[in-house]
Amino acid sequence: MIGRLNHVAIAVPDLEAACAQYRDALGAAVGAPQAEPGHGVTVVFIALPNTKIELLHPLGPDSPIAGFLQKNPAGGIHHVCYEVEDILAARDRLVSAGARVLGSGEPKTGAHGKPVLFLHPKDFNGCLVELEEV
Ligand SMILES: CC[C@@H](C(=O)O)C(=O)SCCNC(=O)CCNC(=O)[C@H](O)C(C)(C)COP(=O)(O)OP(=O)(O)OC[C@H]1O[C@@H](n2cnc3c(N)ncnc32)[C@H](O)[C@@H]1OP(=O)(O)O
Ligand SMILES: [Co+2]
Repeated sequence: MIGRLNHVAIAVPDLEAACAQYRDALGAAVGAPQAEPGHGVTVVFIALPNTKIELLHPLGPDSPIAGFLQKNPAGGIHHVCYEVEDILAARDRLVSAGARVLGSGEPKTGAHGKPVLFLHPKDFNGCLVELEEV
């Protein structure tokens, strides 16, 4: 059911410093900061030949990554995002298998303008999983 790895997200305490590191030290193509108030984060995408890195920084008082950064003040890998062709079919299959879909259970529009859903990390080996319909 899952297809390509769309991105690996890293929560960072200092977005500017992380962008500079990926651009200057690692020589990567770093995009512009993109505010996503509906998700409580600012994101920066870094294009790699085979996938993307999504740098995440909290935005607003109810950011879903605030707790993660409190527990991991230096930052850390926050989630992986897999592509699916039909996100509602994927959701229904996962719910039938016992996985917990986070939030309302309905897809939201993600950073690429496509529907996304999140699956509880405790149901996926301690790894928060995002699904994005492509
Ligand atoms: C920009 C849009 C979009 C895109 O298009 O790419 C994005 O990527 S938005 C990214 C940010 N949005 C989200 O993460 C939405 C989904 N996340 C959530 O609903 C919450 O963050 C969460 C996963 C339910 C965690 O909630 P929180 O309140 O921070 O923590 P809890 O204390 O309730 O956590 C319970 C349990 O899970 C562990 N945990 C938390 N976050 C992660 C994580 N990222 N990876 C692995 N494990 C995680 C946490 O440590 C707790 O474990 P215990 O301590 O053992 O109880
Ligand atoms: Co993401």
